[in-house]
Amino acid sequence: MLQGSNLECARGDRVLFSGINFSIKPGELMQVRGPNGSGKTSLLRMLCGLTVPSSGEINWNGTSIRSLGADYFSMITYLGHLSGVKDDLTAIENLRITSALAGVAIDEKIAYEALQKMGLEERETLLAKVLSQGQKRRVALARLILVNTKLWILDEPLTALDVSAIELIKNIIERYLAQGGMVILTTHQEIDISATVTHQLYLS
Ligand SMILES: Nc1ncnc2c1ncn2[C@@H]1O[C@H](COP(=O)(O)OP(=O)(O)OP(=O)(O)O)[C@@H](O)[C@H]1O
Repeated sequence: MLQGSNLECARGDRVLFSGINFSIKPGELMQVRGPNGSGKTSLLRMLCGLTVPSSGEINWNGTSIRSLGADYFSMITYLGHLSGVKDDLTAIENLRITSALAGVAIDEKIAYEALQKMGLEERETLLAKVLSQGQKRRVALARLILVNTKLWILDEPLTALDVSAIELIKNIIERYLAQGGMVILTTHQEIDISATVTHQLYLS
């Protein structure tokens, strides 16, 4: 279980949000909503342990994520709102490298299959710089098919995706939740994902 208690985020002398409380358990989804600049990305980075809250605590099964350190990182998958795909690597190379960095070494065949599942047939060996924005996003999202982590933290995963890719990612997330995964995501788009429990966290 991931639990946030009384979280506050300050940027300079501005408090972006305060008094945020939530808990999320296996099989549950939390959607973080709010207007541009309300602090959604800042909150997600906090939940990944990339930034420290100006007050409050984040606990994983009762233990502070700061004290868990690398053990916590190995349990989560974070996809930032920029795709993180490197232009000078092919789709296959991007996927193999990001998977290896996440602790899952995959061979070319597995990477091909994951890219094909994401609708990238015949794009696999192209340099990412010639892919469209939506295709780059699909390469980044293909990682979700391969990782074996307990919590996904996804910042605007639907950006640049067309209707068929949104349906694909919805199915991938629903399958993961049904297997006991936990998902925290931000999106400006309406998406109807079924989960045992869906929490809505609104930042204003
Ligand atoms: N490192 C930083 N230093 C100072 N201000 C920052 C920093 N990072 C973010 N901010 C500010 O914090 C505010 C919240 O940014 P954040 O990216 O968390 O918002 P968001 O809700 O994700 O927005 P969007 O919907 O546009 O993606 C913005 O005003 C932003 O300029």
